[in-house]
Amino acid sequence: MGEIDPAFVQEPDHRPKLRTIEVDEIPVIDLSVSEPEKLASEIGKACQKWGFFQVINHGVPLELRNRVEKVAKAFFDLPIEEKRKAKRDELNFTGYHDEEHTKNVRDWKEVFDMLIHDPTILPASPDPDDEETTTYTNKWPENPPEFRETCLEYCREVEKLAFRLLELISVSLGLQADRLSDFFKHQTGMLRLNYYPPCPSPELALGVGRHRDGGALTVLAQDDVGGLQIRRQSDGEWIPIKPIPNAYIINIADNLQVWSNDLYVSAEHRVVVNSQRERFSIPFFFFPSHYVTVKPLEELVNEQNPAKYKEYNWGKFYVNRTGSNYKKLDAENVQIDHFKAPESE
Ligand SMILES: O=C(O)CCC(=O)C(=O)O
Ligand SMILES: [Fe+2]
Repeated sequence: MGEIDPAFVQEPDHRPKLRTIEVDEIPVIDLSVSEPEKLASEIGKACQKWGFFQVINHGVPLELRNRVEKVAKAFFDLPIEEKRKAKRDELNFTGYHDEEHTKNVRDWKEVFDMLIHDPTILPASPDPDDEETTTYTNKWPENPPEFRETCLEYCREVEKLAFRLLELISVSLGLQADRLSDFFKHQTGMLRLNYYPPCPSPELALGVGRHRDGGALTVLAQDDVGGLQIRRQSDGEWIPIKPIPNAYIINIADNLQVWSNDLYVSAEHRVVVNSQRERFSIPFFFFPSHYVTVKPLEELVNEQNPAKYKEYNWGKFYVNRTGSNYKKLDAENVQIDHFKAPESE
């Protein structure tokens, strides 16, 4: 120890085992397959067993992905004082940030966050009785000059993929393809650029500590370095997700776990860093409109299978989370477990 700031040091139980073998276990699904039922069935199985899968032939142009990766690298290569000109602040959570905490331990990473829809409306506070909203707009860096246009073009393309996946997931649950689409009329999602610099003590710190994603689903581009690990449901082992060139990693997030009444899992995951190579990843977080009430879908609950969650408001959940990710707090931040129905605990 002693090489890195203690704020980054994980408790012994959560430190990564470094030499894990790469196993190619989560399903890889080819989206160019034309029968929607076959696709939906493969996706459904993956969502139940893993909560994660990779997609290939997904329709997002490779040339655009390469361009967005290039502007991300150019931005993070800038001197720190340049990057901090676009820093997030108390009033606006978009922009550059290098002090994120997951479960109160600092993450070994820098990020740049942007809203997929500009402006985005969110509740002004997590207080359930406060009906005020706040309108957020994106903060942009001056350099590289093509940053803004490239990121926005990329958001539009990945958004199409996210809506298509949402439809396939609905079908996989035995519902109409558009059953979940209305929840996203004023979606509140975010595109994040992650930069994980080499870390002198990768056995002590994590790029992102263990967590579940809070929204509906995540569409993640990772580079060829590797480091993302998911917790296997069957035995709790941390499984590395193998980088596949030009694939996207899709993960079910908390809202879908609740909508599906625990049929689909929002799996815990984390990012391991290394001492040699920097790593980049780009998650697209697909979130519903702020006013959406999240609860198990009526079609999926009955007497034998009662609702396992009480309803909650997405916007309040989100602003509560966002406020807690950026500083060290005394308490755990909000989790869907807090909305478990008493009889299912
Ligand atoms: O960098 C990655 O591979 C995943 C990052 C992640 O889980 C997140 O930003 O929520
Ligand atoms: Fe995540």
